[in-house]
Amino acid sequence: MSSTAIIEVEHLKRTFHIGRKASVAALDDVSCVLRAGTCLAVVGESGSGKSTLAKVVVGLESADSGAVRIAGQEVRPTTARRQLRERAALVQMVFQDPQGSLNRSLPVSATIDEMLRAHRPDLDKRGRRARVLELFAEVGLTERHADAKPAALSGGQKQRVAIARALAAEPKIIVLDEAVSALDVSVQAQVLELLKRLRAEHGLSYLFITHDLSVVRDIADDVVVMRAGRIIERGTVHEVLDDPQEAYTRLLIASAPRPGWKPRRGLRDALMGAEA
Ligand SMILES: Nc1ncnc2c1ncn2[C@@H]1O[C@H](COP(=O)(O)OP(=O)(O)OP(=O)(O)O)[C@@H](O)[C@H]1O
Repeated sequence: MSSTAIIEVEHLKRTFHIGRKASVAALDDVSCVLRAGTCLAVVGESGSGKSTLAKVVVGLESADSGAVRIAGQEVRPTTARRQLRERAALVQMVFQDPQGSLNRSLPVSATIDEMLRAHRPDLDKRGRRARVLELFAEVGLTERHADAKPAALSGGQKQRVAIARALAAEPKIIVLDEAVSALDVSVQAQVLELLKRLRAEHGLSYLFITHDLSVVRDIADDVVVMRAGRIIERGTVHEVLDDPQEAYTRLLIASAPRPGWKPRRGLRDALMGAEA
C-alpha cells in the first residue's frame, strides 16, 4: 500500500456562532492524512464534525485556521471559476442524496453531459454522448438508464449516476459523505463493490464519511473517530475496530446495529455517558 499523502489536513479549526453567545466548535484542531490509493473513513455520531471536515477539504466551507493540502497544493475557498474547475478535476464529492445534482425534467445523462462540457472541452456533442454511455457502463447502467428521468430510477441507480458524474471529471479523489447510508443493505453492498472496483481501476483515493461501522469494515483502510469536533482515535480499520483504545469508540462499536442486535438504550444516551 502506498504511503504518499494525497490529502493532508493540519490543525483545522472551525467554529460556528449561533446567535450572540452560543457557538459550536465543529472542528477543533483536526489533523489527518489520506494516503494515495486508499480509503480513509471518518466516523462519529451525528454532529461530531464529519460533514464540516468533508466540506472544508473540498473547499465548500472555510476553516478559521489550519491548512488542507491536496496533492501538495493548499486548498482555499474560492469563487474563481478556473480554480474551482482545477479543484473539481482533482477532487469530486458524492452526497447522501443524489437528487441534488439531477434535474427532474431532464434525462439523467444531462448531468454527466454538463460535467463533460466543463472538464472535457476536447469532446464535441457526439464525443460527449459516447463518453456518457461509457461512464454509465462503468457504473453498471445502460443507455436506457441514461435517457431516463430521475423519477424512473431507483435510489441505488441514482447514486450510480452520481458516481458516474464524479468520474466524468476524472478526479484523483472522491469525498463520499454518507453516500451509501440511504440505500437498502443489499443495494448498499452492490454500490460498495462498485466503489471498490472503480478505486482499483482508476487509482482513486476516497475520503469516506459515514456513521456506519459495517461500511467502514467493508471499504476503508484507515479510520479516524470524531467526537465533538476532535479526532479522538485513529489507526487502521483493524486497529481501531478490533482493538479500540477509547471508551467512546468502544461504545460506537457496541451500539452499531448487527444481526441479532437489540437496542437497550439510545445511542445518544450511551455516548453521552462515555468518558472522553
Ligand atoms: N452552517 C452551520 N451553522 C451553524 N452550525 C453548524 C453549521 N454546520 C454545522 N454546524 C454545527 O457543527 C457541528 C458539526 O456538524 P457536522 O454537520 O459537521 O456534523 P456531522 O458529524 O457531519 O453530523 P451528521 O452526521 O448529523 O451530518 C454540529 O453541532 C452542527 O450543528
